[in-house]
Amino acid sequence: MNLLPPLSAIPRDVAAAADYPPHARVRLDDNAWAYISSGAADELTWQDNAAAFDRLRLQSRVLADVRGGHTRLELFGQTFAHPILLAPVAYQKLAHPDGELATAQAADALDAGMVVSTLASCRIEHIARQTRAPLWFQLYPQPDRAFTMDLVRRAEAAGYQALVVTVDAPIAGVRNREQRAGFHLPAGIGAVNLQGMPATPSAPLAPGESAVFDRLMTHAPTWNDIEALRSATRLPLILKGILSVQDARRALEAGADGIVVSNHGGRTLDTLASAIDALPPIADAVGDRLVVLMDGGIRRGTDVLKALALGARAVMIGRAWLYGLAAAGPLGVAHVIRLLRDELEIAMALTGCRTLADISRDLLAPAPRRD
Ligand SMILES: Cc1cc2nc3c(=O)[nH]c(=O)nc-3n(C[C@H](O)[C@H](O)[C@H](O)COP(=O)(O)O)c2cc1C
Ligand SMILES: CC(C)CC(=O)C(=O)O
Repeated sequence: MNLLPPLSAIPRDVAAAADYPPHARVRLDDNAWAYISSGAADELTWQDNAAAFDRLRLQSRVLADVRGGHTRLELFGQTFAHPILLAPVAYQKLAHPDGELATAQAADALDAGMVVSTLASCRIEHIARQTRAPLWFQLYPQPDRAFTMDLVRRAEAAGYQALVVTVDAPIAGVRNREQRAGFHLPAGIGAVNLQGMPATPSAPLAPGESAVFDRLMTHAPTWNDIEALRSATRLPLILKGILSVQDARRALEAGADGIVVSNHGGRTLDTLASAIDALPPIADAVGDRLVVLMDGGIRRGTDVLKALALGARAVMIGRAWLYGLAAAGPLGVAHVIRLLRDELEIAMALTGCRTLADISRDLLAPAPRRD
């Protein structure tokens, strides 16, 4: 439950996306904060996602003529005004009473692609009616595969234009911060799009059985499910949560059209590599055959530029706009997108890039010698 109503105006001291978390913190109780602002276990991967961006240095390019520049791009035949998409985030009513409907309004106002979670706290059809921005549906395949296909059909019918299958979280990570706070979904907030799903019968664990291998993972999706989804939908198929060249190649073989290089914002397996460090070899291996996106740790327009320079076609942001949502509702989300987009354009101008096509690995300065 929110402690205070969301602000109806942008706080005066917010000049950058990273200024929002303290404003979000005072508006949320410990329960919601533990879910929104945490990572798995010791949170090393979460921290490293941002720290790895901070370690990279850019190379300026002066006196370039960038008049008439823009940030437009095409992904899967869809036009985007800029390469900053809103990552799927579950249960957004934890952050704001209007939840995903508020986020969708901001996406509409700022022309930002939005990816809606299977675990959204508003109905996917209702969200689709709130925005003209490109909408993608994030799928967590459910134990009942027929129910999963019903979800896909609902998304198609509601106008979602791509299917983002999250493959890195078949079970939740070790969320110690949530455990310490006793995190629970408050009454009235839940995965409304999963209502009516047949229950999966489950006997108590017998001695010697594992809760992971003999229960939770028995219904987890495999590559066979990806191949089945590929033949079941005409929507572009994107696998979210790829961190190795091997899995990126396997995604291509399974018929995926794109991947998101991601460690789920450090919320699944702690001590995984940072997403930006994982990106370059993957982009080199499959970037000419798959649309490569990335997320994790983006808080600045320069982070977006670095990700594009290292091979991503576009990026997704998660917590950055979620803090804006908690602090100031749709206005806060819109403000964060605007800040990042403005910062990206400034960074492009100062590195001599007129369009996204001008962004290349040359924009990264060589690592300084430390001897
Ligand atoms: C509170 C929260 C809920 C999330 N829920 C989902 C989800 O339902 N599905 C999913 O694929 N990823 C989910 N993610 C991961 C994001 O899509 C994204 O990968 C991550 O937040 C990117 O890192 P960043 O927060 O540093 O930008 C969630 C992230 C957060 C912070
Ligand atoms: C149930 C969780 C795995 C949902 C999620 O994606 C997240 O909280 O990061």
